[in-house]
This record gives sequence, structure tokens and C-alpha cells, in this order.
Amino acid sequence: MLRIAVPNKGSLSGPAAEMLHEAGYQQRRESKELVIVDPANEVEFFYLRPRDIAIYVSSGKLDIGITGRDLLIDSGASAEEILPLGFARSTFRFATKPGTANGVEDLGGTTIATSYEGIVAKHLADKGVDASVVHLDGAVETAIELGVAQVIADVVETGTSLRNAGLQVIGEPIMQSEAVVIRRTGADADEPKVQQFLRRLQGVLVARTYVMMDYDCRAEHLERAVALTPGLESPTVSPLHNEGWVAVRAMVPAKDAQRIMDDLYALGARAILTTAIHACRL
Ligand SMILES: Nc1ncnc2c1ncn2[C@@H]1O[C@H](COP(=O)(O)OP(=O)(O)OP(=O)(O)O)[C@@H](O)[C@H]1O
Ligand SMILES: O=P(O)(O)OC[C@H]1O[C@H](OP(=O)(O)OP(=O)(O)O)[C@H](O)[C@@H]1O
Ligand SMILES: [Mg+2]
Repeated sequence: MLRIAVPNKGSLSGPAAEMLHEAGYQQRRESKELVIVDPANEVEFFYLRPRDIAIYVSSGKLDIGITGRDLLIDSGASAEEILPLGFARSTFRFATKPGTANGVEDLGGTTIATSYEGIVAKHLADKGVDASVVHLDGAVETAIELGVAQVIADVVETGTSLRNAGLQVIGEPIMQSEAVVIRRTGADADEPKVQQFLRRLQGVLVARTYVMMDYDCRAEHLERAVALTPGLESPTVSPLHNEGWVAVRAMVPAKDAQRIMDDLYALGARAILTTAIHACRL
């Protein structure tokens, strides 16, 4: 039985459960359930605090975990990222009141409030900056107004929380984060059960980012049409009953689908359809 750590709260928990559900795994029905077994898929899910997941996985008691890249690095635990999942995307940044500092080099002697002391301490050490770090559990943006710190280091997504607190980012992003699948450092990544789990999640990622496109076009336009829809290996081309016409089928990136349909139409292709991909194995 594969033992998997899943975030039980916060920004990661909803999208993680949704992705696992789309990958065909049973998920808990209510938020008080801490462990569930999915016997059909031979998987056991442990719902844990996102911040604790890398620690459980590094201990070897759980095979795999879903957490944030920032939380993984902040923990310092002996675990490594094996698959990025594309949700809970954020940057991690320093911010201050306007006019306080322009870059990390100006932070010497300041007090920096953060929930991610590990990331901040390492970054300051790398930059040779000597500052104090104070740990807060959340709502870190308020620390400056209340005089606990002159600087904060926190997760930024839209920037709304910073704007509302009258703060602005300084320097370059300390890191880019997103949800990731992690394993204990050095664990056997080729293990079949782990590989099957990763293939299922990859299938969801592909189903979310591609659509299937079908269209009819004149045989003499085929090469130009296929250049627009090269597919993953190569498109399927079938003859139509009407001589001189072919039907083409290929996967295309969902974000480009409308533009590709316009370009195919301009080439003379007709009956251009896109359909959602429900699941896939590449
Ligand atoms: N607004 C956000 N947008 C995108 N990702 C976020 C956001 N806030 C936090 N995250 C990501 O979520 C993870 C932190 O999860 P955690 O549950 O500890 O905090 P949270 O989502 O802020 O929840 P809460 O503070 O309500 O407990 C990190 O990987 C972080 O980058
Ligand atoms: O750039 P934004 O879109 O505003 O998102 C970033 C904010 O979201 C998170 O806070 P959350 O709401 O989880 O509260 P917390 O500070 O208590 O963790 C994070 O800690 C930032 O405060
Ligand atoms: Mg938060």
C-alpha cells in the first residue's frame, strides 16, 4: 500500500484533493477525516498540515507527499521534489513601507517578520546580510504597522495583501513556488507503485493543458495544417469519403486552441472541433 501525505488545510488542500479525485483516487468526505484507505488503488492518504508534510516524508514513514516547494525548502527536511503540479503558484518576496529599502542589500540591521524562517535565513546568509528574523504564524503583512518588524518576507500571489497593507516588494523574488510531489531524498524513484501514481497525476496535468482537435481539410493543404497541429507524436490523418479531403486529429495546447482554429479556418479547414480530454496516459 502506497502511503501518501496530503495537505489538510490552506491553499494547497482543495486543489490537491481535486487533482487526486481526477486521477481516480478516493478522497475524504469531510475535513475531520485524517486518514483514509483507498483499497481499490492500494493507497492510503494521510491528511496532514502542509508545513509538516516534508518532515513526515523525510522520516520514511510516508512514501510520497504533496506540499509547496517553499514549505519543502523552508523545512530543511531531507526530501526532494519529483513532480511540479502547477497549482498554488506564488512567489516569495521581501516587502516594506515605500522608502525603507530598495533591495536585500539594504536590510542589514533590520528585523524581518516571516512564517518561513528557513528560506529567509538562508537567503540572507547567501547575500551576506545580517538581519534579525522574527517568526509569525500568519497575517505577516500587519507586523510592520504594529511595529514588530520593519520588513516582511511572505508569499505573494496577486499582491492584494501587500497593497492593502500599504507595502511594496523590494528586490528580486526569493523563490517561485507551486505545489509539488515530494519523496525522501535518495529513495528509489523507480518503484512501480510510485511511478504509477506519478503517471496518473501527469495524466491529469496533460488533460488539463491539452484539448483534442479534429478538422477536415483539403489534401493539398494538409502539410500547412499539420504544421499548425503537430500533435504530440504526429497527428492522425484519415481519408474522407469526398475525394481530395482528409480528416485530421491532434492534441493541441488548450491555451492556443482558439488561435489555431482561426488559422486552420483561414487555411480552408472546416468542421473544426475541440473536445476536452478527460484523462490520459502519455
Ligand atoms: N494566496 C496564495 N496563493 C497561492 N499560493 C499560496 C497562497 N497562500 C499560500 N500559498 C501557498 O500555500 C502553501 C502554504 O500553505 P499553508 O496551508 O501553510 O498556508 P495557507 O495556504 O496560507 O493557509 P492558512 O494560512 O489559511 O493556514 C505554500 O506553498 C504557499 O506558497
Ligand atoms: O498576494 P495575495 O494574492 O494577496 O496572496 C498572498 C497572501 O495569501 C496568503 O495569506 P493567507 O490568506 O493564507 O493568510 P495568512 O497570512 O494568515 O497565511 C499569504 O500568506 C499572503 O498573505
Ligand atoms: Mg496563509
